[in-house]
Amino acid sequence: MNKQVQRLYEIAGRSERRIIGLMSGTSLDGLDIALCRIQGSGPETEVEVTHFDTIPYTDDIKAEIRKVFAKKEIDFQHLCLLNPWIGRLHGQMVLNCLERWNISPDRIDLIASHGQTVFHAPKALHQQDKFPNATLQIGDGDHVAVTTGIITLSDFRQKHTAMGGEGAPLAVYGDYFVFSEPAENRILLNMGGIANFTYLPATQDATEVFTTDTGPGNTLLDAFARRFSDKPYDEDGRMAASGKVNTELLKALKKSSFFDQPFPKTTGPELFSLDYVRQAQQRSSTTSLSPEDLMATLTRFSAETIAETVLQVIQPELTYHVYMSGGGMHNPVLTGAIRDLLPNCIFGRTDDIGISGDAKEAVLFAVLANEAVAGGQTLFERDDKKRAGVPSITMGKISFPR
Ligand SMILES: Nc1ncnc2c1ncn2[C@@H]1O[C@H](COP(=O)(O)OP(=O)(O)OP(=O)(O)O)[C@@H](O)[C@H]1O
Ligand SMILES: CC(=O)N[C@H]1[C@@H]2OC[C@@H](O2)[C@@H](O)[C@@H]1O[C@H](C)C(=O)O
Repeated sequence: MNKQVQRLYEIAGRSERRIIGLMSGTSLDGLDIALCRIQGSGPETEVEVTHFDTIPYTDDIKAEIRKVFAKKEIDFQHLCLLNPWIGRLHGQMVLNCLERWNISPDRIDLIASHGQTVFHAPKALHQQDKFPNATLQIGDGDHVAVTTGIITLSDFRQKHTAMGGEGAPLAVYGDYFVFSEPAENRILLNMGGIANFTYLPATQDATEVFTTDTGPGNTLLDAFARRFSDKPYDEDGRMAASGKVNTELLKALKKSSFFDQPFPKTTGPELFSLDYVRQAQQRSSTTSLSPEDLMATLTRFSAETIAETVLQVIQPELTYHVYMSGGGMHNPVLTGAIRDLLPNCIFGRTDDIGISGDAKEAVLFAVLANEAVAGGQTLFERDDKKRAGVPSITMGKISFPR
């Protein structure tokens, strides 16, 4: 047997694996690195995050990625160069972290690398019949594996699109295994660049479980923060708090066919961009709004679209616990509005149920890698396909260090 395959086989047979999950999301703030100790698989999965850090992207890294990020027309050579460059950068960031944590790389079983999403094009966005749902993450796994010497699983989203999905959200797979709880109806709300949630009913009926994007989380807030200030985001929602929501603009912002699409659906900064806001401003004759009012309105836009999507799922007579994660949970204007709009929900953070809200997405990919090598149970079948859209699949491609 090939020695690399033999090592993987041996890792798959263990009762416990040490897996590093890597996530760099649409906010381009940096690389989240979560070292997880994972026991079991499927619904028996138990995760302990032993170490976590976010390595901020330098201005140079952000600028290089922004040359192609969510853009329809790009310099193709640049995309080609970025693919190995990001893989190596991520690999080096892992090595630096391990050194700081005083852990030798040979004590790590696997890396689960999401890569950097550069374009996300579900059919609803590209609207070209002959092409399937498509999504592209770069930062090739071979470069991560060779740089670190650690077997790496990467490119998790392609299998989901190959099986008819939109390539996202994948959160449901990890959420169901890690956070299902018979005592509570749970909504796991992640507010990154884009917001999404997973619904986990107290019944633990896998056919009721589903996940969907809701629309923008921080992406528009960050885009305007960068335009109006030298900050990457509206820290603690201060700018939004000092402005007033403009209802005409808010109405115009909410007029996208995305909000009428059935679940599950996904989106990205390809749709929710500066141009999207400019067009809504033109339609609502609000082009001269102050930066503060604009920020207040965009924050309200994220909050209302998140809350309205949640309201489509919950039944008024039941109690729901909403556990927040992602950078948006640190924005009190955003979270305050969502709480007001969902008075019957009890709010917390995923930290309250065992996983830091900042680490959650990186942990998800570690769980997906764990499933790929040691799991693989069928759980999510539902006949009417109305919501579930979460077939049982093994995701991730394997890269060996040599
Ligand atoms: N103190 C804070 N006040 C306001 N916003 C904050 C704060 N801290 C973080 N954020 C927001 O969180 C964002 C980062 O969130 P996160 O890392 O979850 O996004 P991501 O993983 O890149 O996105 P996605 O989940 O869409 O891929 C920042 O860009 C910022 O908008
Ligand atoms: C294409 C892509 O990278 N989508 C991300 C993004 O960030 C949040 C939302 O949009 C979600 O759909 C997804 O990530 C999470 C981890 C997911 O797949 O569940």
